[in-house]
Amino acid sequence: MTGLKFTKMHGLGNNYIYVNLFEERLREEELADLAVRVSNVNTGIGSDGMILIGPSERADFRMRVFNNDGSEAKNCGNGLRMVAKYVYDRGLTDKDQFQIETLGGLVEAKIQTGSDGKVEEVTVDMGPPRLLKKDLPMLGDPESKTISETIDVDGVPYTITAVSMGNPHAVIFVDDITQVDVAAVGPAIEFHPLFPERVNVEFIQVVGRGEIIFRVWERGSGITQACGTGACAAAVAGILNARLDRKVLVHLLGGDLVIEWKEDGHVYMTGPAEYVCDGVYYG
Ligand SMILES: N[C@@H](CCC[C@H](N)C(=O)O)C(=O)O
Repeated sequence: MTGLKFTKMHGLGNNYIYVNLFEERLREEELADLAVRVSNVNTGIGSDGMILIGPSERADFRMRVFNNDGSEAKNCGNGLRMVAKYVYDRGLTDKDQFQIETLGGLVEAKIQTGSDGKVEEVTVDMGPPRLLKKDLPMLGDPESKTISETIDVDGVPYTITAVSMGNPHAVIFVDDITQVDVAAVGPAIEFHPLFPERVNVEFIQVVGRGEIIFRVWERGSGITQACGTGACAAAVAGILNARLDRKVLVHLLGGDLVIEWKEDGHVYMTGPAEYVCDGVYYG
């Protein structure tokens, strides 16, 4: 019986099934369904989705991301750190800094090792945030930005700032994160008619000018422990609304990320990357 070789990895608890396309062959038409099946916690492996690592004609590597509902996303911040660790540890590159192609554009990952040579953290240059409604996409004037715009969600007003990090995010500031019903409000905004391709939803409580508490409802995956692109979008939203300085410590359910929106206009994300297991999936 042949099966599909996989590696399960997580970044702050945001976990995916990684498939190495340098070794494994998958058919395009099976990808969405495979993502749903491997992600199933009862009959599959259990994950927030599936990520493919393969060759690129434009960069050192290419990453494709599927949420656990089978939808394909254009970017994944935690996924990028895991892909970087994977290709470095498995000798697919001898560089400690390399480019990764995503559907949302090219990014650059830099590995930081400890004195034992092991990967300690990965920093990803996520590129500049995209703020125009057409970049999300979001209905309205395509050339305008959404910064503290109030929308109606089932009769309740929510003030959002919309940021694309290759994938779309709606960021909402709250006074007390413990009072937010993420499981109820998240999907109501994910499927709001203003977002024709749906949207990831972030709730943030500002602790200080360099620190936030973060919760996320991910498009296509629901509540997750962490979202790298979401953390970038949250920091950008806080800076745009003059609530945060340019370097932000983000406390996610699964741990912390450091996000910096530098003067070069790019957003840099630094955080850990961890293995869970290697295995073979017979599904
Ligand atoms: N968890 C990811 C984002 C994954 C994709 C997202 N759900 C989408 O549909 O855009 C991250 O760490 O950025």
